[in-house]
Amino acid sequence: MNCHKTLLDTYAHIMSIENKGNVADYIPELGKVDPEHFGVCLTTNNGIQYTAGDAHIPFSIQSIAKVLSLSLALSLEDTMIWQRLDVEPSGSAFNSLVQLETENGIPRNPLINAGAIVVCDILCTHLKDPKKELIAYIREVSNNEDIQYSEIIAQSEKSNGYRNYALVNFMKSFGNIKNDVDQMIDLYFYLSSIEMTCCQLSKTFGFLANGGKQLITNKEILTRSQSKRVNAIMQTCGFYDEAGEFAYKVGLPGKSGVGGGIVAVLPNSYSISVWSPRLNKKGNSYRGMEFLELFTDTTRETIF
Ligand SMILES: NC(=O)CC[C@H](N)C(=O)O
Repeated sequence: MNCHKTLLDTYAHIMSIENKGNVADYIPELGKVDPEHFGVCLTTNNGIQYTAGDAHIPFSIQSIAKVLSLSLALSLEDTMIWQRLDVEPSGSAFNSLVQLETENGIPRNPLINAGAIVVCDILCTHLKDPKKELIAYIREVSNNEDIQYSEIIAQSEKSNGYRNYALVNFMKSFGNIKNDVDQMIDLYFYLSSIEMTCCQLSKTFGFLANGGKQLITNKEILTRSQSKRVNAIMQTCGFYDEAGEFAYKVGLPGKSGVGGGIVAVLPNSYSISVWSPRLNKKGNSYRGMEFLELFTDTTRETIF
């Protein structure tokens, strides 16, 4: 199978069909992005990259960054983090409050907003300068000193982040937030505002296709066992109430963000990212899902 040709053919086909859905505008700055951007990059485990379209334009990776904050928390506390978080799919929207009440402020998993906020709280307990140390970690995982936050997007989300403030205060009432609410929610907004291109994103996630080791350098980002677990969480929880649909259609562990990005990995083979800002009703990239479904159907390589 010629991987680059399949990628280009799939891209051309998805380009030729109607682009459905809407750009996320509950974060006003995100609503300003051109909805027709469409980029793809596949990075093989030996570091070769195949691209199509807008693969070199930076975009807001939003919830995709939750996988990186989770990785850092696992490196710091390993399985201790599971005292404050679960690993079950939520079956509800990424910003839902409903389960928290009956489940005593313990989020279902680290990839919904409530769970990622608890992860940020864990990081605030360990890090002296959380924002600085978190971006330093992400640059280290990416092997790229150019990775940036967007101050404008972080501020835009902060001034409209009523639900996330509700989530953090609700969990604080159950004793599952240890740090100052304002300080730690700030870290969450900064985490969400990280920007990467498709090429940077797929290269960054290469460690999850490579048993926890960074591509090329072989530096250990996570142990093999931790990497297996993060992939399992992406598989079951990476797309919120559409995690089943993504597993059914695409058959790879992955993670989406409301900026329109999706990253997915085929363990021992490659990591792929797609960016297209129009989102379906569940908050996942419409073209991203369509692209990956057709791509894995054509290559016939999935984990199933
Ligand atoms: N699904 C997402 O990408 C959501 C992230 C966004 N920063 C929020 O908290 O609402």
